[in-house]
Amino acid sequence: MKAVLVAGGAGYIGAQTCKQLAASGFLPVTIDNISTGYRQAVKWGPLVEADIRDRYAIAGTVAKYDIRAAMHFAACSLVGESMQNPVKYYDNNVGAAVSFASSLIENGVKNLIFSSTAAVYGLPKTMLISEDHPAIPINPYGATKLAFEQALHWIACSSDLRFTILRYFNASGADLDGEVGESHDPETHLIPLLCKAVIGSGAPLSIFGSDYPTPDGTPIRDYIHVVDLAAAHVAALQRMLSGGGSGIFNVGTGVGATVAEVIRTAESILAREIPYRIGPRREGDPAVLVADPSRILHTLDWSPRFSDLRTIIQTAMWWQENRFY
Ligand SMILES: NC(=O)c1ccc[n+]([C@@H]2O[C@H](COP(=O)([O-])OP(=O)(O)OC[C@H]3O[C@@H](n4cnc5c(N)ncnc54)[C@H](O)[C@@H]3O)[C@@H](O)[C@H]2O)c1
Ligand SMILES: O=c1ccn([C@@H]2O[C@H](COP(=O)(O)OP(=O)(O)O[C@H]3O[C@H](CO)[C@@H](O)[C@H](O)[C@H]3O)[C@@H](O)[C@H]2O)c(=O)[nH]1
Repeated sequence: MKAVLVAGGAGYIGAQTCKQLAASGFLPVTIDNISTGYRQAVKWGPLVEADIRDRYAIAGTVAKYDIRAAMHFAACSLVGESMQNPVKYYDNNVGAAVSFASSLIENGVKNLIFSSTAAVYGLPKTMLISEDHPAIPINPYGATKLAFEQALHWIACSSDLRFTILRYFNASGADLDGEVGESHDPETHLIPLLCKAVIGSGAPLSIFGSDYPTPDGTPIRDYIHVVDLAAAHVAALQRMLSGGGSGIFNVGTGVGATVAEVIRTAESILAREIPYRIGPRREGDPAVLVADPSRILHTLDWSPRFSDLRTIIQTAMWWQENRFY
């Protein structure tokens, strides 16, 4: 069985990807310092509880499991926190990530899949954002993700490391069998906050601004189900293991929904009104972020299957009602 090192495999997207790696015949070996992840989420392979800066842990793990490829989910990813504490973001998302890449190279791992984000684009100039859109981030989170993308480019020029950069749009939803889901603390994402507000385990929902230049005044996002996102990683891995070169891919659907549409869909699923209030805009939120997914659709054996808003909200709601961690 081919083993894959999954940095951040105890987190929301990493754990879901471990599940799909195992279903596709790989052994996911998680390395995670459990700073924002959960030991209970590591169910489909071993957990090496260590920081990605730990060169000894990586060397030992690569040798023990004969690792040929790695995925790098381990990062700090709160936009607001990054504005308050950019040093933390440069330290973990760039410093630790570069150390991780160099450990991989030292130990002969030649394939790396990296979790990047639509936040690298900053304020979009076009309705649909392709990978060639200028990358001018407007917060330290996006800037640090872009910095590591650029580091990967130069590191690959001087080594035999190949990389796939996946720029996710809005990861959302939960495992279809209810085994893993989103349990961030603090939670800042719209859909889990909406679910918590409905269940009564969180504060009432606040819409961050209704005066955007969109049809109903609320921001538009491209919501991609976490199961589809995980499948994109497996497809990218299969392409790399069959000799595919380095590349950058948006992971989104190409279809946007406003915040008000998300709330209306949840209301129709639950057959009741969801109370909310209109608050001020959140600093750093663009009006519209929607992927042009042409490249991934044409290059990888992948297309979104579960990213309709109903499936996203239904699975997220089930998870928030029954979550195991
Ligand atoms: N959630 C989203 O909507 C979204 C969108 C775009 C990109 N991303 C990126 O996807 C990745 C995964 O996001 P997530 O929502 O699953 O986050 P998460 O916080 O749930 O998971 C991150 C995991 O990495 C671990 N980790 C962090 N720093 C580490 C370190 N130095 N050493 C070892 N382990 C470390 C954490 O303990 C956690 O288990 C991140 O890189 C994030 O920036 C997420
Ligand atoms: O309580 C809330 C929370 C969010 N929103 C709005 O809902 C939308 C979605 O917000 P959120 O779920 O926080 O995601 P984003 O801020 O769009 O960011 C996510 O999606 C981006 C890609 O599109 C990634 O770069 C980020 O890492 C990821 O957190 C935005 O318009 C927010 O203004 C609200 O109105 N109220």
